[in-house]
Amino acid sequence: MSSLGSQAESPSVLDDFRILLSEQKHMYACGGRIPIAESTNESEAEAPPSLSAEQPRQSDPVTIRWDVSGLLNVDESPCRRLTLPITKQADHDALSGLIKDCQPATFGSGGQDVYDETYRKALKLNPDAFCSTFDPYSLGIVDSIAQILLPSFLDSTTHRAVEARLYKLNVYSGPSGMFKTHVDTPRSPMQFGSLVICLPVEHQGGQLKVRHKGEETTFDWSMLANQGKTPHIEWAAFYSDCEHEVMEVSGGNRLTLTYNLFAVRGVGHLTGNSLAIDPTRLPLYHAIEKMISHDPFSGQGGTLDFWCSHAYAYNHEKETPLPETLKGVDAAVWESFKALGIDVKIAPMVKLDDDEMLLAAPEYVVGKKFGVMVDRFLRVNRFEGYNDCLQNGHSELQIVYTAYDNDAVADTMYSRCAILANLPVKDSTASR
Ligand SMILES: O=C(O)CCC(=O)C(=O)O
Ligand SMILES: [Fe+2]
Repeated sequence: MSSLGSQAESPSVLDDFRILLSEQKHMYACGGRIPIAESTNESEAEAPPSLSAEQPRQSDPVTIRWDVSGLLNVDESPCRRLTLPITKQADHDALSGLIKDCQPATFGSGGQDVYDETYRKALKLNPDAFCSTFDPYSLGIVDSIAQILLPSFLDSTTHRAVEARLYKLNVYSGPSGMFKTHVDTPRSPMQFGSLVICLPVEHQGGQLKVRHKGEETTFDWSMLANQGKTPHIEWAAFYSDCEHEVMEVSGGNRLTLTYNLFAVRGVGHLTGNSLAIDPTRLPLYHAIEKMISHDPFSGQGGTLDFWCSHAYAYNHEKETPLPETLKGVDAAVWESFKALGIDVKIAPMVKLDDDEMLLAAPEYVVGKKFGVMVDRFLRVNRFEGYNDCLQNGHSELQIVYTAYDNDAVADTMYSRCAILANLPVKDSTASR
């Protein structure tokens, strides 16, 4: 078996493929807007469901109920409510009450929960202190996320689905609410993304910027008073290893619900009408097929190693979040090789320390097993002979530890991986 960098014999086929990989559009974020229906007396449960594709989905006004802290009078109701959008003075008063009952929002830095208004200026409610009528499933948001960020592949062995778990209610208030650049702390190795819902409350500024490999997407949800537009809910979802930030809110209150997104076991194809992607229809599949037909190892067999385009959360050997949580182009590479009948594996990328680098030239090698320690030392065995990887055309550091997370949980971290595709030795008699 040979590794790609040292022993492959047809570099031009591989160079072509390298360029194609670097040009893949990376779908790392998606979003949308849902108009809010005028409130009627008919509750959502009583309204007939609409299956018409022409009729855009609408949300009912959103009601939030929360626990009031610090009550002196025991007879006072310990629960308050706010319905959005705001239509009357009582709603303004309820919003002020909600803001008063929130706590300062912390973030994770160096494994500690930190409150630092120069990095994050926001308020929060934990999910045990509030509930809301908002439902990202019935509005189709979770389905949309599954199609864009965690697509299912036809005949794949990894039937995966998306679960959105409510994480926080946040308020970023003008004139200076913001959250500087960070990545979201993975709550488990199965977490792959984050969802932000912006509720219809007047505010200016507070754009969410999400970045991945030099690309940036901005979600601008500023909502001005008396704008005359139908009030709406805005949403954005992104891979939580992507760096993101909330710009300064210059006025008003930016009220959000955040959800953590997990890959869970799906049920496969229930109706024959599934939205599954056929890997053989992907442009990447044909490029891989072509590369294999040119045989970069000249019949000797060998292993092609790919640096994954995204970072993945894992912490120990028992939990195996891969390949179930593979994202974007990484999932496409994996499924294309599988569809071509090629044996594929996933392995961690390991950064060698200075002593080891004196003996082994490359800075990174492919590790044999997952096992990132909480103290951030990598305890892995190395694959012999796998020391060079086909990069996805970018030069960012492959093992990513960002000092600023949205929470201080240190038992799961992001790290880089490689996909290893084993091309078999060609049987010389078979082609005669
Ligand atoms: O409110 C947003 O748009 C993003 C918030 C965020 O990044 C977080 O809570 O971790
Ligand atoms: Fe975040």
